Amino acid sequence: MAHTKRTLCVRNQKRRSLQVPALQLHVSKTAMRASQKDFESALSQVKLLKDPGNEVKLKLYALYKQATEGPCNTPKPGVFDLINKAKWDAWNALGSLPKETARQNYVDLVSGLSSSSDSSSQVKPEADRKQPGYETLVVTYEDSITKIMMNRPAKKNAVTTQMYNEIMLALKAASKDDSAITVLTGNGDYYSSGNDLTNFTDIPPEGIEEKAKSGAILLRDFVDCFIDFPKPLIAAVNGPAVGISVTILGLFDTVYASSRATFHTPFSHLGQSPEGCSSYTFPKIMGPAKAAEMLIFGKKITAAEACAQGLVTEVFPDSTFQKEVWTRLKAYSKLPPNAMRISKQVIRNREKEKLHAINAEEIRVLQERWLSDECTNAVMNFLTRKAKL
Ligand SMILES: CCCCCC/C=C/C(=O)SCCNC(=O)CCNC(=O)[C@H](O)C(C)(C)COP(=O)(O)OP(=O)(O)OC[C@H]1O[C@@H](n2cnc3c(N)ncnc32)[C@H](O)[C@@H]1OP(=O)(O)O
Repeated sequence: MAHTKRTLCVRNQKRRSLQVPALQLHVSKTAMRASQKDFESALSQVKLLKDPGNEVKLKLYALYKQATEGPCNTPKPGVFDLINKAKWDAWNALGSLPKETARQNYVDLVSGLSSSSDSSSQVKPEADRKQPGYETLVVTYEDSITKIMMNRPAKKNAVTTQMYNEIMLALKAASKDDSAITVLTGNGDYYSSGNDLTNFTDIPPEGIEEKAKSGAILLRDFVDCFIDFPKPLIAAVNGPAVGISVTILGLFDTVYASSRATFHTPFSHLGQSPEGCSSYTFPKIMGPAKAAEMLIFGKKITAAEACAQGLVTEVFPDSTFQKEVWTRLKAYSKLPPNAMRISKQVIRNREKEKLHAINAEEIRVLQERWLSDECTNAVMNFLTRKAKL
């Protein structure tokens, strides 16, 4: 099947809207209503479809068997009989799904595939690939990759309250969509200049303590989303990174950086203290001495240094960064998604509880820092343009 990227994307969006993950075929409202005639018509229609890929073919096979023969009761094929074992697994995964429901799900699946293959010949405008509803991000889905791009280039992708919330929404959606991997990157010359310092200006009538409290909840939830993210998470650091955009890198599975990127956590300069679990992940990744230079003294390091210290996986020349990173990621996104998820769980799960506790403790300390004169003065100095990093 020859598809353009765009048609694949349309197809994938349709497939996602079908909501038929392999093991959780749901009973739709119209279940039990597909007649034998609808089923037979779907059986004929399926022969006219372009090859929908092995994953969908397995779902079709399993539903067909369940609809016609009921629950799987044949002996499991041997481990080396790969094809028949995959078919058996798919059928067996349907458990005791009633025949009528399987029939309906088969009809729904074929009908979704037919309409997506109809629309795959239409040329959709570029903007259609963008997921709607985000103002500070551009979120796209293509080649089994969900890409979350921070999109305030004129403000160096500084993270506003709205952007924190949108990143959390995008991560939650990506954890449930059928993408294999998720990538966070920035638009423009910066990856991100960290927390938008104007976040500290809009003080509610209840006072500064209330502001610190709501900021603390927002930041805790934000970092928790990264700790809990279930799929491989990659940062494509396209340029300089500051503050929170650096500290959370310790929670990513892979960090690719442009040779132009720098990594800067000027917490002491700002009267603040480390967050994003960096008080734990940085010493673990780079050793306590190097971590202290960054987190206590605010030493800005280059991409090459960050790579040598283990914070960055690989550095690419800026001129070829996008091309090389996306070629690599497209190849990775074709690996079996469940295996990648499970490997991530095996690597990360035993630390999760600890990371949540560290996050909570860092935020408790930071919340007090936000109320300090040191912090207030540093933020005022930036906002009145007396100081830059
Ligand atoms: C809910 C609260 C959660 C808190 C979480 C704790 C997080 C902590 C951190 O992330 S600490 C790090 C905070 N970041 C900074 O201190 C960076 C401040 N910015 C700068 O020092 C500089 O802007 C720069 C070095 C990043 C870039 O300098 P330059 O190349 O000269 O560009 P400009 O300064 O002209 O920037 C262009 C434009 O963007 C605005 N801007 C950039 N970064 C921020 C920022 N972090 N917050 C707010 N605004 C920012 C800058 O003001 C300019 O705006 P203008 O064109 O003047 O309107």
